[in-house]
Amino acid sequence: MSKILIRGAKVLGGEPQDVLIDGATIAEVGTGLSADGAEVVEAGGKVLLPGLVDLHTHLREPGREDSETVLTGTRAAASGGYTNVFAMANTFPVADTAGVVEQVWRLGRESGYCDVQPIGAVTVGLEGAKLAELGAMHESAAGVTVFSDDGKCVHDAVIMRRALEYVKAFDGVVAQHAQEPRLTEGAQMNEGVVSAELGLGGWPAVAEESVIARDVLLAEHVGSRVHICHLSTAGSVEIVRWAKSRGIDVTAEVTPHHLLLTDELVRSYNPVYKVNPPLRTERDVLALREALADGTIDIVATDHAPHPHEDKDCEWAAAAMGMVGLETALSVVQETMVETGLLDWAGVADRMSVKPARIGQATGHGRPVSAGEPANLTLVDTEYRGRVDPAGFASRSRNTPYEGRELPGRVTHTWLRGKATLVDGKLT
Ligand SMILES: NC(=O)N[C@@H](CC(=O)O)C(=O)O
Repeated sequence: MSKILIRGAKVLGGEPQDVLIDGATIAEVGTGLSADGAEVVEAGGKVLLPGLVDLHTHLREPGREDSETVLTGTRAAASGGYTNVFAMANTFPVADTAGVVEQVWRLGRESGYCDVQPIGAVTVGLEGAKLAELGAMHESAAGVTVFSDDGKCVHDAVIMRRALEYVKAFDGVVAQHAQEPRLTEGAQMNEGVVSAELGLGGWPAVAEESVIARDVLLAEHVGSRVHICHLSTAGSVEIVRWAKSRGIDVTAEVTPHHLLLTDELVRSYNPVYKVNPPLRTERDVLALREALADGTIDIVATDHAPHPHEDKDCEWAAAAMGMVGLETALSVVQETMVETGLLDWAGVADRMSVKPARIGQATGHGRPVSAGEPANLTLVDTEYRGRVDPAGFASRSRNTPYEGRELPGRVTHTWLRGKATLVDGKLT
């Protein structure tokens, strides 16, 4: 078994320490550890975090391998410092049966870059009408614990109630894409001043907030656990804050792009900014940052949504919604949360590794950086500043809103159970 000594790393942003990996496990953490028989990685004051966990990734396989595959998506994940990703169910065919989730799970195991935990659809074909085989997906080799119709909202209150009741049996969770469909028919962007000026169909905040309000009450009523995907409005934050104060078992995520970008960017008509939920206002962005800092929002999830250029390089109305995010997430969080003083690196580890692993029950991930734990780790050069160049992405798609933008921080190394998947910024 190989040994690796990571020398002088700021573990969770603290004082420099050495971390000795032996095989798949962290053997020792301390100062002045012996390098005997070990390959040495000089961390030189870089920050060492537990491997990141993404509760919301679109890997597109099966069916849309032109935009991403499990292999290219997990390579992108490793580049971004992730050791575990949850793959959304809106594939072709939809991941609504044990067969499809097992296929995705197997492809993840074969990739070797990052653990892949498939998310099962809540309803057959994401059509919202009939519950999918939740139990069979849970009992399959994939062991599904998170269910979501993401891309679509489970809008029928009775179906949502049944799903919440069903997953209780195995402590599963329903991850809701909160979007009232009637209120967002024909919507192209956030409803507000900019949409009025541009004459684009508006997507009101209430379309998200009304579903969240309903679902936290449903979760309370049935005594189940609900997770809210990609919160995007200040009002959504208020509802989740109220629900938590009432003791309702709700968790929530925010994407990096909703922490940084606003609907002012839509004035460019560049479809790279078209995303679901839409970019909102400065006020919303600031409320989301505060909520992530104070714990109202539990986690950062990328909503990595790769699309081929022909689906994005077209007029605004025809373009697909979504942005890639795995390879820039940590940098955006550094810029919006760390450099603003809202979170320290221990807080980042909590929001991007510990809590998402807990919500999704990702065994062996989101663990402390200490002896005896699985060596799922990522090393970050937080001093780095550079411009985002999508040509260097491992993802098959390039639809990033950050092209040419200067962002801080760069993941240099990632280890999955002691095996290096990224070394000096290069995939192994
Ligand atoms: N987040 C996005 O903008 N797109 C997602 C699905 C969706 O939520 O529409 C996708 O799968 O492309």
